[in-house]
Amino acid sequence: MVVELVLLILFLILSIFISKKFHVKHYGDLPPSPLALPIIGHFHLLSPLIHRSFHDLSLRFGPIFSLRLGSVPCIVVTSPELAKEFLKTHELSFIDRSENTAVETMTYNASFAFAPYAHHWKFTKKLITNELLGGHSVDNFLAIRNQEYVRLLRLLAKKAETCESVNLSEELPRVSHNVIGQMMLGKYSSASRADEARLVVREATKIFGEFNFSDFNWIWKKLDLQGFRKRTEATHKKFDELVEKVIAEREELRKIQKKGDTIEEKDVKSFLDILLDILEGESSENLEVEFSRNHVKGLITDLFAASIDTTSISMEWALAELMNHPEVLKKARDEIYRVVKNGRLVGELDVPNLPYIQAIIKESLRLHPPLTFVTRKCVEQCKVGNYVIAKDTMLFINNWAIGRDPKNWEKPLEFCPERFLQLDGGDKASAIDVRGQQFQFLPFGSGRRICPGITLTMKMLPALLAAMIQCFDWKVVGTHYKNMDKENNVLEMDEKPGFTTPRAYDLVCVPVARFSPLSILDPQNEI
Ligand code: HEM
Repeated sequence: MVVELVLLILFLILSIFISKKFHVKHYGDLPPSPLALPIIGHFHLLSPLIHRSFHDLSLRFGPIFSLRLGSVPCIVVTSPELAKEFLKTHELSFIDRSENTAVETMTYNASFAFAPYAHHWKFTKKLITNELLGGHSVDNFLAIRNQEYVRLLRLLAKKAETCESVNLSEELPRVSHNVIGQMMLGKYSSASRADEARLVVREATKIFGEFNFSDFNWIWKKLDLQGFRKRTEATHKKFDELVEKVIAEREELRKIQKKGDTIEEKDVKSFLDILLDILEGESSENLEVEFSRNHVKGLITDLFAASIDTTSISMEWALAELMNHPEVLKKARDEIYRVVKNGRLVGELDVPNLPYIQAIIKESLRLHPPLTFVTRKCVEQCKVGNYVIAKDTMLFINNWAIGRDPKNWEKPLEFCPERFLQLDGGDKASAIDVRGQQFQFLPFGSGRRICPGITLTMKMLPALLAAMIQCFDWKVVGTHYKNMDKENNVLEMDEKPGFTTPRAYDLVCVPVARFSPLSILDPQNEI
């Protein structure tokens, strides 16, 4: 057994050496590819920051190349033109996503984000758009968001008073969770339930970001070599207990409301209420798809997983970029002062008049897309250009690399929000949009499977960022930063691996109060 193991290791080392030394390109039906190793395919070429490895490979093999990860065939695309071919011209051939152990286990086998493009997906998409994430619904939940912005600003004001530091990498996900959690589930029954939910959701989101080798080879699929399935099942159990408690509390409240007893419920109907209406048959007439309790729970899991880290990490990157670019920060503040008068706090309703702030968010999404890839699966054999892509091939559109390619962007590594103002010569940040029509900029994907959370995100991020820089200066706390260039106070901008490519180091700062609108100081006041 030992001898066989040693021989296998020697064989793998030799193969790695050969593949590095004499990489081979395949011509013909498949895009070019490095030489693959038996069993592991091209895994040996990947570092934990996979988008960077794919970028390095694209420099050797061009804007489209193929890989085999374990036994799974993959195509990696790194140009806007090819992204358009796959996501627009051949959209229906690349409309699904590959499932994996985390998705199957965590989403009750009833995921929306990973559902095939069919009746159930279409039904749920309509539901989400009409009742939770469409413009009208997002506006209905404005009070919830305002409350959360003010809660954070008050906390920062307190820290500013005592010159204490605050870990924004901890606080920003709290804002996202409270906003999205309450939009979806209504008010939590208690502060402790809200905290419990936040911790469980955080653990669940982490699971989605872990790499599970077993998903990539039928040989060891059942073996659970990393103990991943076991951990996922344990996290799922915790998550399920929590969601069941939240649903049961809501059901109890609805029973009381139906009986007509007095209940103080001034909330807008939560999304969970609408889902329960469907389950209870109240709005299920003409329902053409099966909609079970597992679908409700799967959807809640999907929406939590897709929203909390994506939004909070985007805020963190944008703030860090501003701290590193005082001249941009100044311009942003000037814009806020021009638009927001009378000592009031900037809010979401100001966002359409703040093109520079919107441009900052876009520029940050260009350099730091929280989802570095748009991932899809080939649902039917398809010819793209000269290449034939087989059914079930995984597609990775490398957003991160496209956003940093000098062919697509002038001085791509510079943080320059102005590039999003230039195209129409005016000061409208809408020149390059986020809605997947310009293929050099796809932070939210494109086409039918584009992110349904864009409207919410593009209201929340600029409003919160504007409020945080309107009210505070930010003193970077040196000891919390590895490799910080202390003289220039430049923050390290390294990434670490994860579902959403977070910053490598927590963003810890001391807020310094510069402007205190009444709404922050007086707990009676709401913005
Ligand atoms: C900065 C914030 C966000 C970013 C960068 C982001 C990015 C993305 C991307 C790249 C996709 C894949 C799109 C495609 O395949 O074409 C996606 C899908 C999705 N996102 Fe977002 N997202 C964000 C926020 C949100 C929020 C706030 C929600 C919900 C509250 C959300 C819910 C979803 C869902 C449900 C899907 C799956 C859609 C489908 O398969 O049809 N996202 N997102």
